[in-house]
Amino acid sequence: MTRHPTGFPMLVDVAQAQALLRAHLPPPATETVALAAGLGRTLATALSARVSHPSATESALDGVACRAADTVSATVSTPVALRVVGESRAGQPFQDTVGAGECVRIYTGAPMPPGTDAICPVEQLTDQGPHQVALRRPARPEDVRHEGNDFQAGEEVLPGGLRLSPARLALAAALGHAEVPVRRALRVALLSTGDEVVAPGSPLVRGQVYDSNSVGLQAMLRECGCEVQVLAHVPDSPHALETALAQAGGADLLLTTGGVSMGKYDLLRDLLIEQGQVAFWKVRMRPGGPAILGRWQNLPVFGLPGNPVSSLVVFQVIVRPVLTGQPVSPLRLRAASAFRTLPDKTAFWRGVVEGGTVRDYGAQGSGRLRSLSEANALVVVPEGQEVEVGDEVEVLLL
Ligand SMILES: Nc1nc2c(c(=O)[nH]1)N[C@H]1C(S)=C(S)[C@@H](COP(=O)(O)OP(=O)(O)OC[C@H]3O[C@@H](n4cnc5c(N)ncnc54)[C@H](O)[C@@H]3O)O[C@H]1N2
Ligand code: MOO
Repeated sequence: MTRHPTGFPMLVDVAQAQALLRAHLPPPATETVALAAGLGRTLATALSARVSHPSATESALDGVACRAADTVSATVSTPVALRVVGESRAGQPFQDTVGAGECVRIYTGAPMPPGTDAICPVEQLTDQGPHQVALRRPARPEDVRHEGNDFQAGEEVLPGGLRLSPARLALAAALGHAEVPVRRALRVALLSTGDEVVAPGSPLVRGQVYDSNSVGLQAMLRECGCEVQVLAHVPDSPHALETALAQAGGADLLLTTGGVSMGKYDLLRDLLIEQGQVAFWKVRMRPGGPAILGRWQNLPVFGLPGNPVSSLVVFQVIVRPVLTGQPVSPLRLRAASAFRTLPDKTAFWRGVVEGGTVRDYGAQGSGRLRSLSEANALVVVPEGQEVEVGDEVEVLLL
């Protein structure tokens, strides 16, 4: 890390950039939402089971419940006959005790009747009239699901801090919760800048570009569980930029794209350096090196580079882990090709994971947006580290 002549940090690394962004966001607050609204949110506190699952010892198969000891000799040529004394259905259990030589017809999820300890599935039974069945193999205790074998009432099952996926929401429901405590959604305002940037759907003249960054970033913010306020696009005008910043006043964070690099018209950079405060400018990464973090009055502003790949990669690598509280969790895979080394930057090269290895996607220009669709991973090559074919590399799946 070095310092700008005016004193703020420059050329920070990815971890420093994350830490500085974290320090500029409000401390996490909690709210309670219905399960249906929990997708993608971060669980604020651990959830314990209010009931056991299964709530009773039950059958895993459709068949008969009986005593295993009565059926050990059962084979296709010497079936064992049992007297059928009743039926246990899910929601309507058989209440009496089942005795030696007896069985109860039972269905998946129905409670095991008292006295029984094993199941023989319907495929292995021959009906011998309404009150007798013959078993062609022994009944098995393994086909009984014991009360609480998934989780027991009182057990802490979902730790705080987890991101709520569909499976975790289903688990929360099974634990007996209709609502979940989640971190309050961060309110993020989103602003794209640049004279040449036009809204999708409008006519495009040579030299202009459709505003793809806003679309990709808005979707990524929603995936992070944020409330997104999309501000009207601003041209390269200091006055328009200041007006837009004022509109984002109530947000926890303003995310911008464009205008942060070395050009004369990179106005966000000028505004933060000259009239705001800067927490850092430039990250030792590629793509995405020119990213900037600062404050405009009380509003934290994260300036993503305008290049489409750079903005989405910086979001993925720096912003997403901070907004969600979930660290990036790289895979380790063998390289099926060499990857370029940068002496003073960590590279996040687009790669293709296939057959358990990862290879270089090829065209790594920061304007090649299609690469982010055709590649399926970012390969992390730390500063100065050589990567040859067969070496292990860290891979972030896209
Ligand atoms: N002399 C130097 N030039 C540049 C440097 C440098 O270090 N020295 N850094 C380069 C790098 S790296 C990047 S990344 C870009 C970042 O530039 P800015 O953040 O200032 O972005 P702009 O100049 O406004 O735009 C760059 C590029 O991206 C297109 N763009 C902008 N906004 C959008 C949008 N919303 N949707 C789609 N595409 C967008 C824009 O048209 C430009 O082509 O700077 C390099 N230059
Ligand atoms: O970071 Mo720029 O992102 O290399 O094009």
